[in-house]
Amino acid sequence: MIETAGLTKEYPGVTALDRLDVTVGEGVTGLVGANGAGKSTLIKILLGLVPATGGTARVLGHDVATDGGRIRSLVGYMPEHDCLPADVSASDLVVHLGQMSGLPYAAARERASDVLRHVGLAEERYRPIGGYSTGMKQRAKLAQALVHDPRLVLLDEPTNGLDPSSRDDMLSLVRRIGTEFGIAVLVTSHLLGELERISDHVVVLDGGRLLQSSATTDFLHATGSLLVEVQGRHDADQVLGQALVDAGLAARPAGDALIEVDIRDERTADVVRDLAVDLGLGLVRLQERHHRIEDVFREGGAGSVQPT
Ligand SMILES: Nc1ncnc2c1ncn2[C@@H]1O[C@H](COP(=O)(O)OP(=O)(O)OP(=O)(O)O)[C@@H](O)[C@H]1O
Repeated sequence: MIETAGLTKEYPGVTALDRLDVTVGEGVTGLVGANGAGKSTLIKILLGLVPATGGTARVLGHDVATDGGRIRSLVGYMPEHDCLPADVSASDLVVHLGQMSGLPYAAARERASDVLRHVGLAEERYRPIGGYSTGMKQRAKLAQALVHDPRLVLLDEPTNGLDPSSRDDMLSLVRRIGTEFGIAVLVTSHLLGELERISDHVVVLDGGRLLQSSATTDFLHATGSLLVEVQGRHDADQVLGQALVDAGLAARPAGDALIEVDIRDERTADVVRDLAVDLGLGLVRLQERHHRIEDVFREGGAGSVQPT
């Protein structure tokens, strides 16, 4: 869907993108990074709206430097900032933009009605957008990105400004676009937990550089250890920790009276359970430890990302 090689964007005094090599395929791809990481700049270059200062990028096989118009006719774009005319209804706007993308009037009306229904704008689609809530405006922006039946949509911070329940609705919608509708999605957010939930693949940017690009499941891979919490006496964690070491397992304190035990084989959890029982301790927690996307930032040292 998207391929960049050495993609670079220099603004006076700022390198917004620094020799970026990224490949985006089918499904939902999350583009995550702190504010200023370069997400919006990348999207604008991919649409041919802003020229790169170095490197190359292709979208659906088309060169962004020469084929911007063609790319924009094939790709849907939901911009980050509110850019909707206040005195026009969502219905009229989406019909108009459908026609701008080349659909005849009747087809544009039909498609507009379909996509507005899909994004959850019902009767209110006939009211002027100026009276909409933020959630309704985000839905209208999403509908116009879908009206011309694109193969790929670029969604820039679609959950921006939404309350938690509208945020969940929007995320489910984005996921459905990638799965049920079969449209490839590149979606940005600075909230890591959001992308972890809905993306098949995650690309992490930090200061314009590629920090990591991998399947979401790889971000969440097991670290190969168990986190154990026991109760029953004031030094329960120390007593069990010592017993685990005596039993030949690698166990160490993990803070807050938790014990971390390396998984040796499939019997490790049973050994922990049996030792806790033998010592008369109550087993409160026995869970596999997983990496989360946040860890990439911790390891990479990006400062201002907000985990959800
Ligand atoms: N037109 C411009 N002129 C100068 N600098 C710019 C311009 N547009 C973006 N930048 C700078 O480029 C860097 C990347 O900005 P960009 O908007 O792409 O980041 P972002 O990851 O999308 O962040 P946000 O979520 O805050 O929009 C920032 O340092 C920004 O200040």
